[in-house]
Amino acid sequence: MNDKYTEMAGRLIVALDYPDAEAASALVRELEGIPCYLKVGMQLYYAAGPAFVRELKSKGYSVFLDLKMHDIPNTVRGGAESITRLGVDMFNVHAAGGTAMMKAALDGAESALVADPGLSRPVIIAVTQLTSTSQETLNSEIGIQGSVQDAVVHYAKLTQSAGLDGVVASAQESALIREACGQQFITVTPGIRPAGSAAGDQARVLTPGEAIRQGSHYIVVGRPITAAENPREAAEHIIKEMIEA
Ligand SMILES: O=C(O)c1cc(=O)[nH]c(=O)n1[C@@H]1O[C@H](COP(=O)(O)O)[C@@H](O)[C@H]1O
Repeated sequence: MNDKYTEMAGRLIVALDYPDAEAASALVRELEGIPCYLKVGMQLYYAAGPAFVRELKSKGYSVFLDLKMHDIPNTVRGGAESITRLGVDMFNVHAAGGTAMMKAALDGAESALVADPGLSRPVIIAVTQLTSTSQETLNSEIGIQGSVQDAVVHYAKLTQSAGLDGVVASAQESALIREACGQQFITVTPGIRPAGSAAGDQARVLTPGEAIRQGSHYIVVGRPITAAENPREAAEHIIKEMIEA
């Protein structure tokens, strides 16, 4: 395993979108030895809960807990405190919750760290516009006028001014976010589709290689790996494409 392989594998976040711990564990076993990040989202967390997150952490994985909190500041503060106590490496909120809500997420994480100084501060990011949202949906359904790119950059700036570490957006917007918020501001980009794979419900997609070229810090990949005939091979193929980008 060379340095470039380890670096790129660490920038691949595999979405464990499974109905239970058993199914998720089967994929984790299949990917064993690949130093990738793992994402636990709503489907798995609502079924398998904190115990499964702790299990992944005990195996040494970096874990992104994707619960997309979007609630009043007081509730998000409490949620962020509980999530931070779990020892995850990254979690998210919705930027649409506004500055007070995002600051409350930071406060909640800080409270957990004060209570247990052994914990490290997770990376806290905000979802801008979901990658399933198209230009058409944004304008005619959600009622936000202007381009998706402008809406994403607006939320990215808001997230940065609230003090969070980065955003979730499509890789199509990574370069614009970098331009607006600087290179250190983290971009986590789902909606990744290797050439020839089905977009499904994703509206704003990009290939793994193109995402890296656009400046994404992390790419999030679910079905192109989980639904592949050989998930390990699919993951290795994606890492190879990232290395060559
Ligand atoms: O926050 C996320 O992770 C997320 C935000 C977003 O805008 N779009 C998005 O697809 N995601 C997540 O990224 C993963 C993408 O999965 P696939 O479409 O199967 O590759 C899913 O687990 C989504 O919940």
